[in-house]
Amino acid sequence: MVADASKDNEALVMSSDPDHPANLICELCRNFYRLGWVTGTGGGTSIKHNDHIYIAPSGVQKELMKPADMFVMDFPTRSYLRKPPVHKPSQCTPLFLAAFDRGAGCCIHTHSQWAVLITLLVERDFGKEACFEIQHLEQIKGIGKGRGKVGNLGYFDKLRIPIIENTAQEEDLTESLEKAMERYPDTYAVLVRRHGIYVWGDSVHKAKAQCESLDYIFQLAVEMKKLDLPWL
Ligand SMILES: CSC[C@@H](O)[C@@H](O)C(=O)COP(=O)(O)O
Ligand SMILES: [Zn+2]
Repeated sequence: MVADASKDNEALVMSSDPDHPANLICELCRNFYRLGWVTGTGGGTSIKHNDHIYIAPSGVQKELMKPADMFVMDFPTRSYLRKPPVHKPSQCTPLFLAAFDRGAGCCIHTHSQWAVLITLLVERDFGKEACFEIQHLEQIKGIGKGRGKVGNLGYFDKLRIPIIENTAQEEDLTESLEKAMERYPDTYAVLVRRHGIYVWGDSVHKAKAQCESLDYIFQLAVEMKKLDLPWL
């Protein structure tokens, strides 16, 4: 039976299981807020569980969200099974869907200042995406080799994260995000200049670990730049 999104459909988001996606999104965003990743309503997280996509509301303080605030979308039909009447779904929804279309189970969007600083340190490459590249850091081993590939990058592998230009509206980033995903099929992240980053993974655990590894690498890379140390 198809659920009627105009009804509350509370059962889709209310669970005593801490690993239920509606509970996890709230918990993750509370932790991400403390890292400065989702302050001032910016950033967010979405989870795909089977055919259900769990999406946070737009424009709310992401660290204060409750499971009852979550939208639930049916992935195959892209129709909402649950729409809390007081909110709109996150403006990042089409970008999260781009990651889910490519097999992700979770997508995290942060406004981390380290990510933003990296986009300011890598020059614009007209005609194609610019790309942040770094090598010879142990934490690179925290990033997967790529979609459909087993295991993580090695210490001697080069980490490449494409950078796309920001747009006035979040949803207008979708086309360039998808282009970057096609041009860099092994990437699990895309930086957005002067804005932040989208990071995804096959599971919540992998998306979170990759987001943490990348943020660590970005911070280190900014400090390396200040000390005139090379990234490659
Ligand atoms: C500080 S506003 C930031 C938004 O424009 C956007 O970039 C963002 O990350 C969050 O969008 P939202 O629709 O609240 O989920
Ligand atoms: Zn944003």
